[in-house]
Amino acid sequence: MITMKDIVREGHPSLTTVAEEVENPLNTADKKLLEDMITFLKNSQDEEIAEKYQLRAGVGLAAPQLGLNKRLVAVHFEDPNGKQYSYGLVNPKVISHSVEKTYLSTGEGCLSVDRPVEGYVPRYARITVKAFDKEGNPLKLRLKGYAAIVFQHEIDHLNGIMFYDHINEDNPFAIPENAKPVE
Ligand SMILES: O=CN(O)CCNC(=O)c1cccc(Cl)c1Cl
Ligand code: NI
Repeated sequence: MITMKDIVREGHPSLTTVAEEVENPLNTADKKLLEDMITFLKNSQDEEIAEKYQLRAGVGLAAPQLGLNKRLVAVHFEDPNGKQYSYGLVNPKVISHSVEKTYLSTGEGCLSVDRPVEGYVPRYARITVKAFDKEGNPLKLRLKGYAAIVFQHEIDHLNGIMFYDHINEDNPFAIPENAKPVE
C-alpha cells in the first residue's frame, strides 16, 4: 500500500519534470499503480486508517509525486455541492478552458510540500479534460469550481508545476483578475 514514505518532496527532480505519456490501455503494473493511488486517497480520508498509517489527507495524487515519470493521476473527493469524483486518469489533458479564473479562498496544499504556503492560486474557472480511464476507455470531463481546481493541481504535477508557482509573489492574497472564489 502507498504511504507517506512513497511520496517525494520538494527538491526531487520528478516534481519539476514533464512526465511521459503512458501506453494505453495500461499494462498490469500501471493499472495496479493507478488503483493503489486511488486507494491511498481513500485511506488518507479515512480517520482511522490515516491515523494508523500517519497519512496526510489528499483529494488527488499524481504519479510524479511517487517519483514516477508517468502521466497518471488519481482523484477522489466530494465537491462543496456533494458531487462525488473518483477517477484514475491516463494521459489527462486540458483541451479547453474558460477565460474566467477562480481560486480556493483557503489556498492550496500539496503532499510533496512539507510547509504551509499561503496565498491564492489562480486557476481556470472551467476546464474540459480528455483522458482515458484505467480500462482504456476515453473520458471527456467538463469541470468547474472545486473540481476544476483539483484537476488543474494534479495535471500541473504532470507538467512539473507546483501550486505555489501560480501565487502572486508581490501580494499572495491579491485577488486574481477576473476571478470568483470557491469558498
Ligand atoms: O497533488 C495532490 N496533492 O498534493 C494532495 C494534497 N493536496 C490536496 O489534496 C489539495 C488541497 C487543497 C487544494 C487542492 Cl487543489 C489540493 Cl489537490
Ligand atoms: Ni500536490
